[in-house]
Amino acid sequence: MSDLVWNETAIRRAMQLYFIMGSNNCSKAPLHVLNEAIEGGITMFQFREKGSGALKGDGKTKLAYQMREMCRRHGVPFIVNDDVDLALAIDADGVHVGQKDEAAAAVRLRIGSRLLGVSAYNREEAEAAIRCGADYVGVGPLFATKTKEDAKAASGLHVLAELREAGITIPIVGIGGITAANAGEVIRFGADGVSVITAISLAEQPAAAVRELRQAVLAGKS
Ligand SMILES: Cc1ncc(COP(=O)(O)OP(=O)(O)O)c(N)n1
Ligand SMILES: Cc1nc(C(=O)O)sc1CCOP(=O)(O)O
Ligand SMILES: [Mg+2]
Repeated sequence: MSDLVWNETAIRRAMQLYFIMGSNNCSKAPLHVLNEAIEGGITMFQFREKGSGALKGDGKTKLAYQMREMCRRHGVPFIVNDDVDLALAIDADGVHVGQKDEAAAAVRLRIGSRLLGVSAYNREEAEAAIRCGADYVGVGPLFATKTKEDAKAASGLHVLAELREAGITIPIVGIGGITAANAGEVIRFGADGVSVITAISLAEQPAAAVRELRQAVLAGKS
């Protein structure tokens, strides 16, 4: 079991630069890309092996395990997307589920004190996630994205401000079409951090891309 201890401060810190990736999101070797991203300073990682060309079965489990090992060696929290069985089998630090996945309340019961992230498109979904025991919500897509095949229409940043104005204080990470050019605004509108696939996974130099995103996040907080 990982020795990470979760309190709200630690969760907000981990949200700052949350990298999400599966083997089909990168053109170079996935373990190389993750290694570079860690070197650049990501604060959390989500293994999201889905969509066209994604690994299945033993191949998926093996890659997940290798990535979990790499993250653990560097103290980066490791989250599994959708697949609660896999998360438990490889002793992940947490699980992220969306509105069409296993119900968040059931996942909470299964994973105990591991981190639970839930996707929310609006205030109703965020409030329901909180009632189900979410530790953070992923809000998006804020901007247009080509990465998620069934993504909803981009909401724009105002949804973040609406959640905060409604008194929602849970850690929030923005998602969808986020780059170094808009990450600062995501923070200024109320998110604690940004979650990113393409801007890191397809970057020519992932470590440099991470540093640029972190600078933008820090600028958004100042
Ligand atoms: C941090 C974060 N936020 C949102 C999502 C999207 O989850 P979901 O809606 O279940 O879609 P898939 O990623 O499963 O296709 C996420 N994965 N991470
Ligand atoms: C996995 C995912 N979930 C989204 C949501 O809005 O719930 S958008 C998205 C894809 C994010 O990829 P990129 O950084 O390449 O746009
Ligand atoms: Mg999902």
